[in-house]
Amino acid sequence: MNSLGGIRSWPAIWRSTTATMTTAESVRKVPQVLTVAGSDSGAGAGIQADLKVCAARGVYCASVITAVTAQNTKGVQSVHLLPPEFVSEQLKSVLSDFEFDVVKTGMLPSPEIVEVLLQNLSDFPIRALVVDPVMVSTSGHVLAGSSILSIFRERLLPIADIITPNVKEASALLGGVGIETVEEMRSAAKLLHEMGPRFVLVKGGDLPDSSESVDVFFDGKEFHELRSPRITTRNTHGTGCTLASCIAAELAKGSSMLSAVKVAKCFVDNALDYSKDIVIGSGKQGPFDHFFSLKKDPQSSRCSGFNPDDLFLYAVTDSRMNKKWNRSVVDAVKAAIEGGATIVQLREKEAETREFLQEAKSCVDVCRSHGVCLLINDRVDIALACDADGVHVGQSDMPVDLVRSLLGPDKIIGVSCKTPEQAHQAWRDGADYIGSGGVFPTNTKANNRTIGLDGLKEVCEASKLPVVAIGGIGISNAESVMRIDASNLKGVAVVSALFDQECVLTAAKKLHTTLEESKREI
Ligand SMILES: Cc1ncc(COP(=O)(O)OP(=O)(O)O)c(N)n1
Ligand SMILES: Cc1nc(C(=O)O)sc1CCOP(=O)(O)O
Ligand SMILES: [Mg+2]
Repeated sequence: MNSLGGIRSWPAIWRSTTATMTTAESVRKVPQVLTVAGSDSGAGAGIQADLKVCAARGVYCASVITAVTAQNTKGVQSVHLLPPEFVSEQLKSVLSDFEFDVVKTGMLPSPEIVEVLLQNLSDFPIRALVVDPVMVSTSGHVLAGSSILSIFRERLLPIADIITPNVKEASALLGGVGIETVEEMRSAAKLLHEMGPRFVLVKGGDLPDSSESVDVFFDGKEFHELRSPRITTRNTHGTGCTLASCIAAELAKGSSMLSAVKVAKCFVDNALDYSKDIVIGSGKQGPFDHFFSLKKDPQSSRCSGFNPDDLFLYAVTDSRMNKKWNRSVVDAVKAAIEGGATIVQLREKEAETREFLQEAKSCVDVCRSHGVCLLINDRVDIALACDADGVHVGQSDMPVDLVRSLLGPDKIIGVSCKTPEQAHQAWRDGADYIGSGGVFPTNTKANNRTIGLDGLKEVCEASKLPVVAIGGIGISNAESVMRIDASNLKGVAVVSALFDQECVLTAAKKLHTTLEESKREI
């Protein structure tokens, strides 16, 4: 719905139960999704799955129910459509009250219900729309017949930011074309894109005889094939709803579309893998556990792909400081992570290439073993050579679009932005996040222009990407940074506050606590 195909604007504020609470102290920003879908009495799919995914991903989810199904692990026994007028009542109720970041649609069982959805979306403009064109349940029951095809094609798809059909749904939307190979999935994605959605994800889970689950993502220019090993399990009920809701949740948190899709695919794979042996119900197709991450070792299910929340406490190294305090970069990185750093950047301006590469390789090992991403400052060559998770570049370093073409779609790219224009460009070029500063004066980077808290806020408001603040930030002023009213400001990046200190571990712990406290107070 955005001309650039992403989330329109920020932020959404979740007003707590007392509607009169309006001061900065009494509101807490929470990303919000609205799901418009059918109820599954077995709770593996539909509204129930959507609510679970969003809760698991830390996103608030409201629900508008379009139909109630009598359904279990054996199949769908019966479907009761809600009157379109009542679907409309629900939509008006929540859309007039909440500020949703993303609306996600699932089962839309009649043209009349699609009509009331479209009417309400035009009365209450939303920021992004994820359309999962649910037509047939995993057990084979028709949930939306061919009567909805024309309104989907002509009116819903053109306003969608992303559509997520499986091959059967893609085929139905395209008038019954056969889709049996990845090549045919690509052609289908291209044809569906011509119907108007900004992005298309054709899910290949149903393709026959494949050891891999292959999904095809198309952004209008490029295709990405997202592959993962197929997990053999009976517990696949609700995978489509889960994937689409997870995309919506990640978008609501500020991810770019490709990142959101990758995280969602990884989330589904991890959930299926964790739940492959559980037995719920006696039928052929069981539900899986959306809350696996609460129960298993988080590092064993770490998703590839960028999680904007990782920007919370961003540790940026400095060779001079570590030399001054007589410690190696690897020891400094280890201590920062043990103290709570959530992402690390090696910014070793004085290191020789060979020495830098050696250090970078050791730091990659340390970071991987802790499930923390490691980025390299400026040096794309070093990042490639040590297989780092990504690169951070500035306005006079290698351009982001070129970095992206060298690193590929899977690596994280951050870019420094001091102005709204630079933030727009970062998004167009395919960056994953922006670093914005100097928020305060700093001695770490020579001749750095200070933009202040107001400049940071301006950049956050203009940015469709998550933002990390940088420059002169430490324990004494971190709270003032986190308090600017911008939901895409995800954290602070610091150099001297961690590395120009006697004990990196203690400094990191204290700063982490300060950030946690200021998050709670916002
Ligand atoms: C998270 C983060 N934000 C900004 C910068 C600055 O990058 P750049 O402008 O390229 O300056 P140098 O760090 O290369 O001096 C950063 N490194 N990290
Ligand atoms: C590396 C860097 N980039 C900045 C920017 O404004 O883009 S400020 C900065 C230095 C940050 O160091 P400290 O936390 O010690 O102030
Ligand atoms: Mg640089």
